[in-house]
Amino acid sequence: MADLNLAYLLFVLPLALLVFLYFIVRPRPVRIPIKNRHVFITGGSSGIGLALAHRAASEGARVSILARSHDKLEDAKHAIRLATGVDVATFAADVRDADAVRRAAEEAGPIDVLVVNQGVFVPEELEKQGLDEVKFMVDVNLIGSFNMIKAALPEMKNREGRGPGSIALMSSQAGQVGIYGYTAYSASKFGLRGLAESLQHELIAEDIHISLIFPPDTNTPGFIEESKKRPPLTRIITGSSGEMKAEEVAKKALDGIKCGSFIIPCNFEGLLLSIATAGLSPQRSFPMAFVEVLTAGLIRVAALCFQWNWYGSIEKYYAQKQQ
Ligand SMILES: NC(=O)C1=CN([C@@H]2O[C@H](COP(=O)(O)OP(=O)(O)OC[C@H]3O[C@@H](n4cnc5c(N)ncnc54)[C@H](OP(=O)(O)O)[C@@H]3O)[C@@H](O)[C@H]2O)C=CC1
Ligand SMILES: CCCCCCCCCCCCCCCC(=O)[C@@H](N)CO
Repeated sequence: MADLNLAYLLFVLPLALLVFLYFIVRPRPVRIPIKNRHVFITGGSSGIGLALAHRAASEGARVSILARSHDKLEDAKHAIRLATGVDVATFAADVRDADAVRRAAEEAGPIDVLVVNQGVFVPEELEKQGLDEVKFMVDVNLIGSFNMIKAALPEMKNREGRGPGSIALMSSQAGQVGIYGYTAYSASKFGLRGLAESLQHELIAEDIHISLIFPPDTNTPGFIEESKKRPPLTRIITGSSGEMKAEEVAKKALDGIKCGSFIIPCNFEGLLLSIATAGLSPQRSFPMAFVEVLTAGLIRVAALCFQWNWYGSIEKYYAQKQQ
């Protein structure tokens, strides 16, 4: 009798859960091809965006990149041509300028895979940070993403017979958990999640699939600049997640986009974070949904331990400052 109960608990119930999840996960799994398709990347002239452009070009996509600086775009174009033999199209525009972005999208032609990756980050305590800098981050990271998506959508919806489309947004692990020194940055990145979850409801009928990418600290020109200004506590807390190379993040991101994953973590800590913050987000993969359900309680305990550790660091830092 006890054996039967144990077998039930260990095998029958989990199997029933797995089968149940297989039938109910929505949206259904999808494959997004890259080869011979138009991949448009904002912030494609540097760091993660540039690494993504390289990778997409080497996988046979037609690639367009958009950023503000003409010179950086030209440098990126030459570097990609040298490495892959592929010529990418470049568009100089500021994502905060809705008209300029619309003109660029029109000129580029219908997009199959849009990667909204541009981003700026200036870490500082809110009390010290000027409102101009707060607005700068929200405008570029969040409003700029709205501008780009609105510009690309009309033609993306006209993709008749061209296969499933994708819109991928570059968030950050600081878009999954708030971190000391990132009030404005985290707010702009958390905002992308609301945008993405709602937009997936609105575009699923158009066969357009949304992805949200959550990188940890990544070695890029932008990150090197940021590191010079980071408050010590920002450095300590972000150190909870390992640093990555732009090429590694680009590989994770593109693989995730091709699988149509809604949430794309980039490292092991990122995987834990995405389970901890799964909430009401869509999940296409039933094995992943299974892991989320089974580990939810334990992961919450781990999350509370991280907060315990972070608040310990903050307490210690301020105690030392007082002396
Ligand atoms: N590096 C990191 O540690 C992490 C980065 N991220 C996110 O990844 C994304 C890329 O970061 P990263 O590669 O480090 O950044 P970089 O600073 O190296 O590159 C940023 C890119 O965005 C472009 N860009 C910046 N502002 C604008 C604008 N207003 N309009 C159009 N293009 C713009 C830049 O070109 P130009 O200046 O010429 O406009 C550049 O091509 C960002 O969204 C960032 O928040 C997420 C987690 C960690
Ligand atoms: C169960 C719980 C698991 C917990 C793991 C927690 C790890 C959190 C670390 C957060 C790191 C944030 C990096 C932000 C990078 C970024 O966006 C800036 N470099 C600006 O670009």
